[in-house]
Amino acid sequence: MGRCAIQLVTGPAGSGKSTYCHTLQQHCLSLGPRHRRRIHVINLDPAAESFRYEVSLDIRELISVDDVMDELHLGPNGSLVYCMEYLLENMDWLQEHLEEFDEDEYLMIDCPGQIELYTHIPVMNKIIDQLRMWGYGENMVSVFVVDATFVTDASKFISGSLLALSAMISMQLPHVNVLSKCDLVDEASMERVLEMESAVQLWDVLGDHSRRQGGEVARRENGGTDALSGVGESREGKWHRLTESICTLLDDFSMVGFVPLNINDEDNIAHVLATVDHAIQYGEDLEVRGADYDDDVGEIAE
Ligand SMILES: Nc1nc2c(ncn2[C@@H]2O[C@H](COP(=O)(O)OP(=O)(O)OP(=O)(O)O)[C@@H](O)[C@H]2O)c(=O)[nH]1
Ligand SMILES: [Mg+2]
Repeated sequence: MGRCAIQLVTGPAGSGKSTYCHTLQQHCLSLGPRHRRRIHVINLDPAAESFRYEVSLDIRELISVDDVMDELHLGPNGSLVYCMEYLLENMDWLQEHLEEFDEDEYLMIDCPGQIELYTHIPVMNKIIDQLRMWGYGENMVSVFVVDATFVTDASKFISGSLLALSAMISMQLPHVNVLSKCDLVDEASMERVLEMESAVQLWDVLGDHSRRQGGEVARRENGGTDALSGVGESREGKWHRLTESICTLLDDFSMVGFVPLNINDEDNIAHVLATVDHAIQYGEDLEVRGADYDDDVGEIAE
């Protein structure tokens, strides 16, 4: 039997994962009947407090961080790990509910953001392996949501990209980086960033900007003299080489490919969805949808 498509939505805390799920759900509801897709959102974050999407399945029905903290007196991180391990021991709960969805329905899984769940204690990887065993492997895509401000600051850009790379390596799925909160970033600087063809180039531009700002702060703090800049330079040279190597690595893995999301722009939301669809060839066998999306497919990180 065929399985429905699944988007696994991951990304750092507060990056906009739940808002992204809500935005796509609303967008699809607003499309005409020919293009409408029924998106079911599953909350897989046992620490979630509130979200605006209509939820079809919620891990908190099985176990929640609040309950574990109350009953086992663990801290928030220990409770989260406990909840995810509890889910692993009760995967039949997930399987039974997933089987309620038809092949032509579409799932988005709002995942917890803690990178430890993907790397140090790889529970998410075990969940993904299980989904593969249940036959969802062909139609699964990972969407990593990062805040747009991460591409407007050199050091945030490096750490955000490394997080995305780490998620990509650990999940081993078709992968799309979505840049959330673009409505909050100045359009001109965003366009300038999106024009960059490589991480090295982008970091050079952002680094230049940060260095200029850093230099100005140092000059101000030293009563207008340049006394600190000499000390800064040798340190900078060392970090410069390291950062340049990291950027080269990111380029080798095409990790600088990201799709900007402006939740106030329906065309832009359609473009993001088309990019994610393209990563798993979703809908390419459906004539109606294909005609509509062909022109609209953007860049993805492969
Ligand atoms: N303006 C704007 N605000 C956003 C956007 N995405 C998220 N936010 C805001 O950022 C905050 C965090 O958004 P969430 O969607 O809850 O982020 P999350 O990644 O699900 O957060 P956690 O589940 O706690 O890790 C909320 O206050 C949102 O309203 C966006 O695209 N534009
Ligand atoms: Mg959330």
